[in-house]
Amino acid sequence: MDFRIEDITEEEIDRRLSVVEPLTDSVRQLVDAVIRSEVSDERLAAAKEKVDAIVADLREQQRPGSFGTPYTKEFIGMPWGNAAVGARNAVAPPLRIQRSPGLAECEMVLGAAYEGPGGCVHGGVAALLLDQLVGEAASTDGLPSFTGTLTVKYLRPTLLGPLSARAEVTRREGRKTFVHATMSDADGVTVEADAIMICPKDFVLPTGDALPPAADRRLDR
Ligand SMILES: CCCCCCCCCCCCCC(=O)SCCNC(=O)CCNC(=O)[C@H](O)C(C)(C)COP(=O)(O)OP(=O)(O)OC[C@H]1O[C@@H](n2cnc3c(N)ncnc32)[C@H](O)[C@@H]1OP(=O)(O)O
Repeated sequence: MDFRIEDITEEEIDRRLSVVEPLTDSVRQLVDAVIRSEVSDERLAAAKEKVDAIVADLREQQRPGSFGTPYTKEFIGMPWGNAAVGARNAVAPPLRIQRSPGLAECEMVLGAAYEGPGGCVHGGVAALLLDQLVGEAASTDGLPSFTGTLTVKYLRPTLLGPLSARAEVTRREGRKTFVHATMSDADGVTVEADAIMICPKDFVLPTGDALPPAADRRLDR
């Protein structure tokens, strides 16, 4: 696991986010535009050339592997490649998760890029987002927790569009944290999930640093 320390200030984090978040958002727009575009084949082929040029430009300086999750010495996490919430990851829907002890909530708008059955959210996408939320809820006031078991129940189709999701810790038993989560549309709950989150035995950061007290840990900003 990559939990490297990158000792930068909050101002520097803000500066970096102010550059990459608009880029990520533009790439999301690109993904949506490619899915829904009805321009001619010639214009699609010309778009490919332009996109390839941008990719070649960005690849001139590239970190190996994935982005990982750097932390500052104040333990602010920067999971910017994360598939569900990464600020640099256009695959991740633009989620803004609100956290309080034992609770994680967010509102989102899922568009064409998240489709499974026609017009509906892909079941795997719903599970991905609920997995992230249960992880964040479990980790807000305890040690870092990983998903041991996630059980997802699809109650009715979730239409693409505005949605909300919520995860709440229901109980803790030693290193295990039980979390209940829901995804809802305007008419109520469409998906519910139950998770058993587990803090791995003797968890230490691969950097060798001890974990700071839970209250000082922030998963991201
Ligand atoms: C600093 C870092 C901050 C990070 C913040 C992250 C938050 C961000 C949000 C990210 C969100 C993204 C979320 C993601 O994507 S997390 C990524 C997906 N999850 C994983 O990759 C986890 C892979 N598995 C493991 O690492 C280990 O197997 C774990 C850590 C799960 C347990 O290995 P460990 O060796 O520690 O376990 P143990 O054998 O001592 O057993 C201990 C207890 O647990 C019970 N048990 C064991 N396994 C399971 C199971 N699968 N289901 C249910 N229960 C299980 C077991 O019966 C026992 O209970 P009891 O007998 O005591 O009653």
